[in-house]
Amino acid sequence: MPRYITSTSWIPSDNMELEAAALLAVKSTKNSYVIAGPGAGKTELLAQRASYLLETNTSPLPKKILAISFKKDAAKNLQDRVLKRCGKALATRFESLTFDAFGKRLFENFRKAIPESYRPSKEYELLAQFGRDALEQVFIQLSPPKQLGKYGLAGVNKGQFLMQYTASQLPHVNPETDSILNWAIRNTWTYMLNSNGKKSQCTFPMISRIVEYMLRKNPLITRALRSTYSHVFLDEFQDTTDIQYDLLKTAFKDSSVVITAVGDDKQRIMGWAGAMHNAFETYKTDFDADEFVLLRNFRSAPNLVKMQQVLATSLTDNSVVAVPSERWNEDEGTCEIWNFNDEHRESVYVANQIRNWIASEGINPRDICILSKVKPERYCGSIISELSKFSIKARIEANLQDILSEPCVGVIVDFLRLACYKQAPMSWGNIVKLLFHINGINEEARYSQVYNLENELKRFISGLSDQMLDMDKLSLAQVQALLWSTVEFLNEDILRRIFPVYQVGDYLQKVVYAMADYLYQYLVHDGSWTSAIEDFIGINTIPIMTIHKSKGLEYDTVLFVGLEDSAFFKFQEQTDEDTAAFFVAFSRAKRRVVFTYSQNRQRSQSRSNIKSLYDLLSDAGVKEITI
Ligand SMILES: Nc1ncnc2c1ncn2[C@@H]1O[C@H](COP(=O)(O)OP(=O)(O)OP(=O)(O)O)[C@@H](O)[C@H]1O
Repeated sequence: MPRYITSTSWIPSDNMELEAAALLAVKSTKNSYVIAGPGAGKTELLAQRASYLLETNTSPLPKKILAISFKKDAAKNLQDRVLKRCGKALATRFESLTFDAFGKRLFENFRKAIPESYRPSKEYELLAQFGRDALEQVFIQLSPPKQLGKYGLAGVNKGQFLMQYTASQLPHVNPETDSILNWAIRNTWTYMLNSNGKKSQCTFPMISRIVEYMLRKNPLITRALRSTYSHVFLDEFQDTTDIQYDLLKTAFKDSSVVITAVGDDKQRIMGWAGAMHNAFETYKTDFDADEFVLLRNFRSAPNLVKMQQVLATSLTDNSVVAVPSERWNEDEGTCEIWNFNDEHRESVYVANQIRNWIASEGINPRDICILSKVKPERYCGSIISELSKFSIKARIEANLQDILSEPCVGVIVDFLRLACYKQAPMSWGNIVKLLFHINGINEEARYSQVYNLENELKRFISGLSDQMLDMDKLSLAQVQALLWSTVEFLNEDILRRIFPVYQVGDYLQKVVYAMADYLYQYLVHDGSWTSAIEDFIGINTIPIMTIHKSKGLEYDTVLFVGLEDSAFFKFQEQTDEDTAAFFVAFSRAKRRVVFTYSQNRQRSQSRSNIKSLYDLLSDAGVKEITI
């Protein structure tokens, strides 16, 4: 049984200093929202608030805290921070999930409570996307009544359809005067969910809509949900979509669950995915929430903070002046624009500079991030080849980011490390702790219990190691079986209970097999397990990604490739959103930012459309260097 402390004796963990407003937000008893610029410690504030609520039992046992993020790595990052701050016993009452995972869990757990017309089949197919091609296939199967127009479904504007498909709350009603668009929406839903004995097909927005409807129809389930959680945290709240917000409202509005939202309107870059325009204002009114504003920037060096200020002022009328952390010298932080004649020169120069940084500054490749607005393979491919000439690894993170954030993947990697290396004390510690947790063994456990458990683990690791040595028989199926054996060793059912994302369905197996796919590719390429594991994790590898994937992350150096019109091809239509994306890219850096411009990249490039971005950099005092 953990020992709790009083609210007044609680201090922030890890010697973090919280500014006055942050401390008030951490201890707030009301719904609230925290608005702050990049690097202000918004995510950290949530981790500290979780520690506070758990360590003081303000979130009273057995209630839990639910944290909702947008990206899997952000959810994992928060879970890890809370685990580090307040230990496993308390952290088990902290559930950090993505919005999608939260909706999916309710969808699967309460499938039978979903009103029949929207109830999916038990096994269903989760579609990552539902676009024009898929829609075309559905439309082929539908026959609208003649009176809705002579063109039938050919008369439906597909772009409009896809915008409207999940726009309204369920159920769909049959209006007195129907339109072909409304008919198509209703019947596409029906087709996707109950297509004559086939598996239902759902997207995440559909799932959120269905879950919201299910909660509205079942007050008992809503009550159960509300009594499970004492507090709900919402990270990156500026990115909340209308669909997610509706679900949030039905689930928690006017209840005793206390909500804390954190975010930054200047980093609103998900408008294209349906992010609300005024999420904070709407939430403030609906949830009667208090506002807290933070002023610090703990991440970036003073010169970069000043430059960010210039960008921030262009994004909002009421940007506050951020104060850099005292750990920096006043003159630290650099930003430059590098102009090149062509892509080849760019990649050679960039690779050389990176090599110099690594050699002369001792900077870890993992702390350098290469960003592009779109298509990293297109913008960064030749940089990857040039870097490889210096044996510097760089890779496009893409889906790897998600898979590496899966909790089971970390556990399996620990097993593999134990089987590969003679010494892997961290991995040993992690697995032993997990086994203790699974077997309900605590510090006072009998010596024999611990001894037996550790021996069992040693035997398993030794068997695993033998199988891994047999590289001649290497096949994907073998890698899959090997990884799955670790799940079985731990006990699949218990693992599902410990990690709520795997509670229902076959998601655990899908993740393990996806991991096997990656590892197998690395094994074939590298010829050894140790290198394959390192490459899979990305040790000593420079991460390359789009701005959208970089949200919430931070690096010593950020190198943005291709500050050019063609990378920002929708700039005229979505100037605010693209400027916000530019701001996000800039603000990921702790110490150094570089933008590159290449006069020729496959074809001749220009920068007149995004002149306002160059003007901002110039106003911020950023130098251009022609190379
Ligand atoms: N109170 C604090 N004292 C010292 N360092 C802090 C504090 N809060 C946060 N940090 C550090 O500052 C950095 C940024 O924190 P965090 O990621 O929480 O910021 P954020 O506001 O969520 O950023 P962004 O919106 O740009 O993603 C991290 O390295 C974090 O460890």
